[in-house]
Parts: sequence; C-alpha cells; structure tokens
Amino acid sequence: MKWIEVQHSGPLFGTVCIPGSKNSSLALLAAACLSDEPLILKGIPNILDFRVIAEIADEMGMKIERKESGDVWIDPQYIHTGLLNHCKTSAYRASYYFVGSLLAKKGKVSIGYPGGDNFVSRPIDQHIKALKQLGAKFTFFDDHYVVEAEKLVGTSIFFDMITSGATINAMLAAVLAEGRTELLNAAKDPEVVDTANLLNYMGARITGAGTDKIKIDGVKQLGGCTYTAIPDRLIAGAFLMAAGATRGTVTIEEIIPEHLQSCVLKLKEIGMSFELKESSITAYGDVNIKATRVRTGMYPAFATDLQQPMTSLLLRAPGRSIITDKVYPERFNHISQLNKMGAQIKVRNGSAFIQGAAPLQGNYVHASDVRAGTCLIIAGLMAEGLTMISGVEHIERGYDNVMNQFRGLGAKLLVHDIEEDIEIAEYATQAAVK
Ligand SMILES: CC(=O)N[C@H]1[C@@H](OP(=O)(O)OP(=O)(O)OC[C@H]2O[C@@H](n3ccc(=O)[nH]c3=O)[C@H](O)[C@@H]2O)O[C@H](CO)[C@@H](O)[C@@H]1O
Ligand SMILES: C=C(OP(=O)(O)O)C(=O)O
Repeated sequence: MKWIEVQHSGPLFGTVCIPGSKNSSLALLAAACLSDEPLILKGIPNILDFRVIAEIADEMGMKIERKESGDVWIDPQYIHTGLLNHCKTSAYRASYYFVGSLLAKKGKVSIGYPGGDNFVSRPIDQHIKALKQLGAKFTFFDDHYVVEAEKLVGTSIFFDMITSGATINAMLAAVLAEGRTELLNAAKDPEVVDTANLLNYMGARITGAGTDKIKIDGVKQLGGCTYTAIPDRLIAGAFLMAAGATRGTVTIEEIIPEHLQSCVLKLKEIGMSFELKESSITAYGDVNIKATRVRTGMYPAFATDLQQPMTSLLLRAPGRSIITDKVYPERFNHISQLNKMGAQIKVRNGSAFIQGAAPLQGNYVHASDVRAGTCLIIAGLMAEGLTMISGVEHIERGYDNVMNQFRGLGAKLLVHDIEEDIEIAEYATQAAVK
C-alpha cells in the first residue's frame, strides 16, 4: 500500500509540461478498435487506466505497445471477440466506450459494469438509450451486461441531459452505422472533439463536434493514422490552483488555453493574475484570495473535476465561499478529509459552504477518488506539519508522474510504500478512515 507524505512547502515556483488527457485517451483507445489498420496515438498518459486497457486489449486480440518515445502503437486488425473480462472492465469508468466501438465491429459485447470514481450515482441510461436507438439490444446480469446488434442504423438521438460519455459512445457506435446519425443536445467537451477528430483522421465523416449538434454519416470502414491526444485540462487547472494555494508562480506548458477559459476567469475573479500565451499560462498566486461562488457544469462551464482543488484554494480566502456541484451533486468525499485537517466546510444539498482562512494542520487523510487526491496534496502543501494521504491508487488512475511534477515546483512530497512497515500501515489506515 502506498502513501503520500506532504509537508508544508511554501510557494511553488516553476514550469510544468502538461501530459495528454486521461479522459480523452480512454476514448481514443476504444476508438482505435474501429480501425482496420494499425495506428499510432501520441500523448497517451501512462496511467493505471491505460495499463488496464492494455490488458483488456491483449485479451481481445488488439495489440497495444508503448514505444520508448512514449507513443502508443495499436494494431486492431486481429480483434477476435467482444466478450471482455468483467473484472477488468469494471476496474475503471470509461470501459463503456468498448461497447460503442466493439458493437460496431463485432456485433456483440459482454462487459462488466463501469467502475471508476464513485460519486454515489453515475447512471448510464443515456448510453443505453442512444445505443438502443441505433439498433442495440441490452441484457443485464448481476456483474455484467451484454449488448448485441445485428446491424446499427443511423437515427436522430436527443440526449435528456448533456453527457460527454454518452455523446462519445454514441459517436463510436454511429461511425460505421448505416446512414446518418444526429446527436442532439450533445456534449461540447474538448474530449468529444478530440475523439471526433481521431475518428475523422481514421476516415469517419463527423461534423459539428464541439457544438450541441453532431452529424455522423456512416462509412464502411476506417483505417490507420497517427494522432496526438489533447493536453489534460484538468491536471492543468489543478496546477494553476496549486499556484494560488501556495502563493507561488507556476507556468503550465503544452496546453490549449481555450480549454481552461472558465477556470482562468474564475481564478481571476478571486484575485489571481495570469499571463496567457499560445500554448502556456503563467499563474501568479502571491495575492489576496477572495471568497466566491462556484457552480460546476458541463463544458464550457467550470468542470466538476476541478471543484476539489478549487476547494483547497478557497480555504485561503477569508469569508464564506460556496461550491455547488451541478454535475455530481454528491461529489464531496474530499470535504470530510479537509475538515480533519482543520478546514471548516459544511456540505448541504449539493453545495459545500467553506468558511475560509481557518488554520490547516496536517493529518492522516484518504483520497477516495482521483481529483480528491490533488485536492489533498494541495491542502497538505498549505497545512502546518505532515499530511499523510492514502488511496494513492485512485491518484494513479488519472495522473502519470504528478508527484515528480509537484516536486519539480518545490513541493516537499514523498511517496512511501508502507508494505515495508506494517505498524505504520495499520496505524495510518485506522487514522485515515476515522
Ligand atoms: C472517463 C471520463 O471521461 N470521465 C469524465 C466524464 O465522466 P462521465 O462520462 O461518466 O460523465 P458524463 O459527462 O456522462 O456525465 C455528465 C452528467 O450526466 C449524467 N448522466 C450521464 C450519463 C448517463 O447515461 N446518464 C446521466 O444521467 C451524469 O450523472 C452527470 O450528471 O465526464 C465527467 C463530467 O465532466 C467527469 O467528471 C469525468 O471525469
Ligand atoms: C471522475 C473521474 O474519472 P472517471 O470518470 O474515470 O471515474 C475524473 O477523472 O475525475
């Protein structure tokens, strides 16, 4: 079992190169199944979810190899089955993308229910609705579900709410479907656009990605290409917030600034300043931070995946801040952990009410999901004394090399493997779950 030890660190200074997007990569790797030729994906982070996908791919006959350059070479020509290991496909959230892509290719998919971060309720009804409208039939079992389609036929699908996952999944299923599919009330997330771009490079005919109306004209087959995933806007945003939380100056490089617009504008509102260039942003955090109101929403609104590091930053702001998560109203597992460190936050009806400027003291805390991890690292940098964070496996699901990146900015942060010291492990586990 691994633990992260964080010490109060003073201002972070320096530059971080932002890796490829986790959420895009998960969709791109599934999209690759649709090709009849090998392809190369660049910028795929070497995270835990990627390694699980590589195992699933291996079992279905799709070769995935990470080259020394970091590029991922994929050969989907020998996929022999859509019947996937239920346990492995339940180990992360976005395994549902294999339903869209393999249904189009193999006609039948058997797969475990989606895992990933658990925010109480993460339904997939819109995925089911969209795929059914394209011609799929679902059968549900205790630990898995089976989806079958003799033929997928294009149609108009109206999503009841904006969902990036279901928009991407429907797109994956529709690219080889007969005729035209229209996705209405579609998500506009950069990850949707990234997936559409890759599919178009492979020979698909998708227009309108990035708007709420996507048109897909089915093609007979898709081929190989070389494609680079977009940078991770969520990791990028967390580093901007870390600059503010520690009064530091941090430059994030190799990013697409437009993807961070709502984040940067909110951080400006609370007093931070920025220098924006074509592919970098410098955040200046040595300022007084003002309390504010944040409401998360689907892109281009403030991302739900950024509300956790934002909460840590707002601990610095005197007065009362309110963060309302409109996307996942119960996504507040990190709050009890921050309160163990001295934060004064109450959660009520989908909102966190933060009484800022309370002194923070290090403690044993648990990261219950990937973004809670960055939130607690940032809080640990601000707190007096030592913060010990468990749940590192959640952080590893989404971040490749994040500890080194923080260290490169001057953060005092160590990773322990506590297998080596059972006594500390037992004490720390008990302390973290209290
Ligand atoms: C792997 C991945 O890309 N994960 C991201 C993706 O998750 P995920 O794809 O699961 O999230 P969605 O965009 O689909 O969800 C958006 C909203 O729609 C709801 N909904 C979604 C699907 C559905 O069938 N029914 C339904 O009600 C969800 O409960 C949520 O309120 O987008 C989330 C919202 O930006 C991010 O927090 C996750 O990091
Ligand atoms: C919620 C997240 O991931 P997933 O959807 O993979 O659980 C996340 O990346 O913050």
